[in-house]
Amino acid sequence: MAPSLDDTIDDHIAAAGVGADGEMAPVKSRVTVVGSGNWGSVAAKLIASNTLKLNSFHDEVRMWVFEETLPTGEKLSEVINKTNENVKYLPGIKLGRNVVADPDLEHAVRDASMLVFVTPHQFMEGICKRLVGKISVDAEAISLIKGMEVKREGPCMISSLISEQLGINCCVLMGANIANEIALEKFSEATVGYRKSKETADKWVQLFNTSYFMVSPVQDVEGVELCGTLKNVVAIAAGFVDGLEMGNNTKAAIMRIGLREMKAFSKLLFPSVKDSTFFESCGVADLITTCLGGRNRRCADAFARNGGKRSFDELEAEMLQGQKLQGVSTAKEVHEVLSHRGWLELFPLFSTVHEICSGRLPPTAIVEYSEHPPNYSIVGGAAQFF
Ligand SMILES: NC(=O)c1ccc[n+]([C@@H]2O[C@H](COP(=O)([O-])OP(=O)(O)OC[C@H]3O[C@@H](n4cnc5c(N)ncnc54)[C@H](O)[C@@H]3O)[C@@H](O)[C@H]2O)c1
Ligand SMILES: O=P(O)(O)OC[C@H](O)CO
Repeated sequence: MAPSLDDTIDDHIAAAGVGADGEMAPVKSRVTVVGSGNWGSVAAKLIASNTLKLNSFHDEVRMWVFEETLPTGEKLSEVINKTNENVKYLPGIKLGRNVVADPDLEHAVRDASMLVFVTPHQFMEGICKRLVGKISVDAEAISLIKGMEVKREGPCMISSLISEQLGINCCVLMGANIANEIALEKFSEATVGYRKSKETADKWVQLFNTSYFMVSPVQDVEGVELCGTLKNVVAIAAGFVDGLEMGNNTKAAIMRIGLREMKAFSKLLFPSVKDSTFFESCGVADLITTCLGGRNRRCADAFARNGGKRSFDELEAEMLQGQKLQGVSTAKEVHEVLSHRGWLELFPLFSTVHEICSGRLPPTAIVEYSEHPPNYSIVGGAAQFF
C-alpha cells in the first residue's frame, strides 16, 4: 500500500521527534512479525488493525515470509503484497493494506522496536542465529510459538532462546486461539505472560487486543509458555482417542489427566509457575479448543484410524499443505527431559504419546494399563501429587 501524504508527513515529523504543534513527539514503535504461517498471518492482521488506530505505533507492519514458489510460479511474498492475502497459509482473508510481506529477514527486522515471533518452533534456533547483531538493542520481543528446545543443559523455552541469543526481553502470548476462527473475527481470549515489566506487557496487550480478541496479562512467562507447549502433546492423545472412536468420556479423561501432567511438569521445571495460570485462556481453554478442533488432534485421529501405519510426516504433508504440527516433536522433547531426569513413570500420558508417535506402541496403548513397557498406567502416575 502506498502511504498517504498525511501519513508520510506524520512519519517524518515523528522521526524528527517533533509533534505537529512543535512539541517533542513520542517516538513511534515499529512492529515486525517474524513468521507468516496460519497464525503468523492472523497475528499480522490483528496487529495491523491496531497500528492504524494507535498513534504510538507506525502504521506499517512488516511480516517476514519464508519465501517459497507457488504452483503458479509466483513468489509467495509478491502474491501477498499484490493481493493482501496469504494465499497459501490463510486464503480468503485480507490482512490489511498496511501489512507488508518481506522475504529478507534482516531487512524485515531493521529498525523494529517490537518483534513478534511466530514460526513453528523447530525453525527458531536457526532464525535467532541469523538475527544476532541485526536487531535494535532496545527492541522488545514477544513469542507466540508453542514449543520448546531440549539442549544438553536441559529444556529451553523458546522465549528464553530468543532472550539469550538476541539479548532482549521476551514476553509470550498463548491462548485458545485456532487461527482460522480468529481470522473470521470470532470472539476469543489470549494470555500475555510477562517477567518483570507490566508496562511492557500492557503495550503488547494494546497491540493485540481487539473487540473480538481479548488479551489479559499475567506475570508468569514460564507457566503461560508451558501451557501452550504441552497442550499440543495432550491434543495428540485426544486425537488418538477420537480415531479409535472411544467417545466423550474417554476424551474428557485424557484431557483431565493431560492437564494434571501439564501442571506437574511445569512446576517441576519451574517452581515459580502459578496454579492460577492454568485457569487462564492459555491453560484449560487452550487445552479444550486444541483437543476439539486443532491440527494436532486431526492428524492424530488419522494416525490412529490407520493403525499407526502411516507416519505423522506423511499425514502432515497430506493434510496440512505446508502447515506444521508441533505436538509430535514436543512429545519427543518432553520425553527426552523425562528420561534424562528419571521422571518417565511420573508422566504416563506424555510418555505413552511419544511411544505411540514413534511406533513403539500401538495407538490403543493410550488407554491401556501396565501391559506395555515401561509398565505404567496413564490413570496413575505421581503427577497426582501436584
Ligand atoms: N495455526 C494456529 O491455529 C496456531 C494458533 C496458536 C499458536 N500457533 C503456534 O504458532 C506457531 C506458528 O504456527 P503457524 O500456524 O503460524 O505456522 P504454520 O504451521 O501454518 O506454517 C508453517 C510456516 O513455517 C514456514 N516454514 C517452513 N519451512 C521453514 C523454514 N525452514 N524456516 C522458517 N520457516 C519455515 C512456512 O513458510 C510457514 O510460514 C506454532 O508454534 C504454532 O503452535 C498456531
Ligand atoms: O492446530 P493446533 O493443534 O496447532 O492448535 C492451534 C492452537 O494452538 C490452538 O490454540
